[in-house]
Amino acid sequence: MSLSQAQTTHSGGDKSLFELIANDIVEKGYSIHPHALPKNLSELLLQHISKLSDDDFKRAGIGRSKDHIIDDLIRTDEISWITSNSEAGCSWIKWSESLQAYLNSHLFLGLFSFESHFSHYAKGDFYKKHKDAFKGEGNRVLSIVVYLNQNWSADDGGELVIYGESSPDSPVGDNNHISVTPTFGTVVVFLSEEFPHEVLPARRDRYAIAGWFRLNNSIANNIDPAS
Ligand SMILES: O=C(O)CCC(=O)C(=O)O
Ligand SMILES: [Fe+2]
Repeated sequence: MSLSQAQTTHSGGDKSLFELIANDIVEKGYSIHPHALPKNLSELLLQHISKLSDDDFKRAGIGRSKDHIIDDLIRTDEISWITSNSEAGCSWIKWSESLQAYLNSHLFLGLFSFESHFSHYAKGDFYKKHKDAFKGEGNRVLSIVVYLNQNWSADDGGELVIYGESSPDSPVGDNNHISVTPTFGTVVVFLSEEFPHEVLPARRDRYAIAGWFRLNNSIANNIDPAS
């Protein structure tokens, strides 16, 4: 697979954005749309983040539940899980659920639930190359990232780098990657098991939302375990 730089600047309604995302996922497995999140939603989310205190953010770990560890060599950002207890959280979850419903009805992905957090990368923070899910292990199917940084310039770093599969047949081999600048309202969606990705060190505060659409992983009476 080769990653193409082609990105669509979006100006239509949710429906046409959802359609573009669905088409991209089928064709390439990922979808990148600068300035695509509805403006009022991006602004509500930014306002909400600016009201959160340092105590609302916790160091992000790696691994799930009992295997959860903090590793300064892998990621240094802080996160705050999004709930529907705020107007912004509620609107974001509603928007994500309408994307989930659209993708389920058009691509039959069987997406069952959604979880997401705000993330804050302070100057110098990074998240090394990783996958959000592993084949046969996780139930994260689709990852979504949305950026909330106004006036972000190329010098500010903090790019999301998405890697394609490196195969001997690929004309670009290991260099097969695409960089996304974390500008306000940019929406990135990709298949969680398929694309390793990393966050390069940011040179100023960088705010984003990372979310995952999941399959139903409930076993007997055990509720789907939290991340
Ligand atoms: O903030 C980003 O660009 C991506 C974050 C990420 O990969 C993650 O939280 O798993
Ligand atoms: Fe990730």
